[in-house]
Amino acid sequence: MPSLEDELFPSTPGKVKIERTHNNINRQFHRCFASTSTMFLWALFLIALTASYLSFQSFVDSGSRYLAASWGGIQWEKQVRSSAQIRRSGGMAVLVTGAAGFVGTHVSLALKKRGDGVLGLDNFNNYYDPSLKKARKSLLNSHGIFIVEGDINDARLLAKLFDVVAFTHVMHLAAQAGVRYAMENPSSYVHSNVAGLVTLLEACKSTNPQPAVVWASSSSVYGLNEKVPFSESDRTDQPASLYAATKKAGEEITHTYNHIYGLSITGLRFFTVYGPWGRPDMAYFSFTRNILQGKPITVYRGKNLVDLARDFTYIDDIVKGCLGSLDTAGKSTGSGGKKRGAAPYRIFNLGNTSPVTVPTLVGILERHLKMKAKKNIIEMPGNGDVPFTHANISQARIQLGYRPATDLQTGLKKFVRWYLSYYGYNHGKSVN
Ligand SMILES: O=C(O)[C@H]1O[C@H](OP(=O)(O)OP(=O)(O)OC[C@H]2O[C@@H](n3ccc(=O)[nH]c3=O)[C@H](O)[C@@H]2O)[C@H](O)[C@@H](O)[C@H]1O
Repeated sequence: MPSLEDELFPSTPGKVKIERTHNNINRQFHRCFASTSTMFLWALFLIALTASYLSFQSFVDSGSRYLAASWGGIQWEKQVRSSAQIRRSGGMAVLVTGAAGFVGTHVSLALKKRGDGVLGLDNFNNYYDPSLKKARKSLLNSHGIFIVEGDINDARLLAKLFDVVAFTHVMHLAAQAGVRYAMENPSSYVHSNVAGLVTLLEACKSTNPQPAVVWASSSSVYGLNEKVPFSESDRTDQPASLYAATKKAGEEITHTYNHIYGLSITGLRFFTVYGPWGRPDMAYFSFTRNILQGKPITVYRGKNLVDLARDFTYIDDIVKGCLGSLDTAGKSTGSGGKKRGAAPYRIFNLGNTSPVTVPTLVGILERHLKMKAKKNIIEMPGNGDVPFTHANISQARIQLGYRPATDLQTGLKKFVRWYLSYYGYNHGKSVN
């Protein structure tokens, strides 16, 4: 029996089988039509299925977008405005990025306490225990400071915030911190300290009036500099870590925005800041945790058995330096993204001016904790660390009125007291 294909498309053109009856042709035609219509129905069904899948997918996408965007709406704007409301004459409205971070929390509280408007922004990433960040957030909330959960790379969010509030100042503290972690996760440093910084500066330069920007650079920019103490005019072109390199890049990037757009910029080179509500990744914090838990600590030592040293700086002193910087920051001059005149570009060391070795730090902690550390002393691995830091703060003293007042012994006593209370170690225990 000839196939349907044979019937309709004869192999030799012109040789149609004329002996076929009319009925036969009709039957074949119906069979063919029935099969084509089935195919047509199947095709329709498949198209409908694909369309409904796609619309379901877009519903899910827009739903998750909606859920992910934890900002926006009338109630949210009310909270943002109220938090940023200035409550003293001559006060400022400050956007604090990284507000749930260590320095961000302290600076936000100090600003709020003196009547400035403060709005926090933080992405609550999990570089270290996010529950500590949430606890800091609760502390800030209890003082009337609202924290927007979002990333400095989110240009839409930043535009919205500047739309809702005419910030006079931005205190930019959001960053990927930590010197040694840069070897583990290099892209996080580029994401926050370079790309995020640029996104933030773009928002600042586009808004009208432009805010003055004060931001956290780092003592690490001095890198392999051996001239002590470190002065702002010393060379900073030999970074020892990617962290340092991104902070140095930040200094160059902010300079560009100052030069092209007239943004007022103050960069602060913080020297190993410590204190209550601190960062668990830092040595004084992790040493305390390990000593209390009876676990060993690793103490790095430099070449030729030389102890490493840091110009450890207490958080309250850093806060004074930050507020002094905000108070003395000249105005940005640009508007509508255009520069109207020269604006200040400043960089200051905020250190303590008295370096202490890491073994001495451990000794102080042992005394305050009344416990001995199990020390594992090893040669400093090539992980981005520098052997010592030591700040010359004469510029900050002259221009900001910065005078650090807390030595390491006193500052660590306050830290240990906070640590024992926060983590629920015998509340009544006195700290020497
Ligand atoms: O001033 C800065 O700009 C930076 O300060 C801080 O970096 P650092 O000065 O390296 O502080 P931190 O880690 O506490 O190590 C302190 C000392 O302990 C040594 N150290 C560290 C860990 C360890 O397990 N053992 C050890 O001996 C270590 O070798 C070092 O000698 C901030 O983290 C950083 O974000 C940045 O702000």
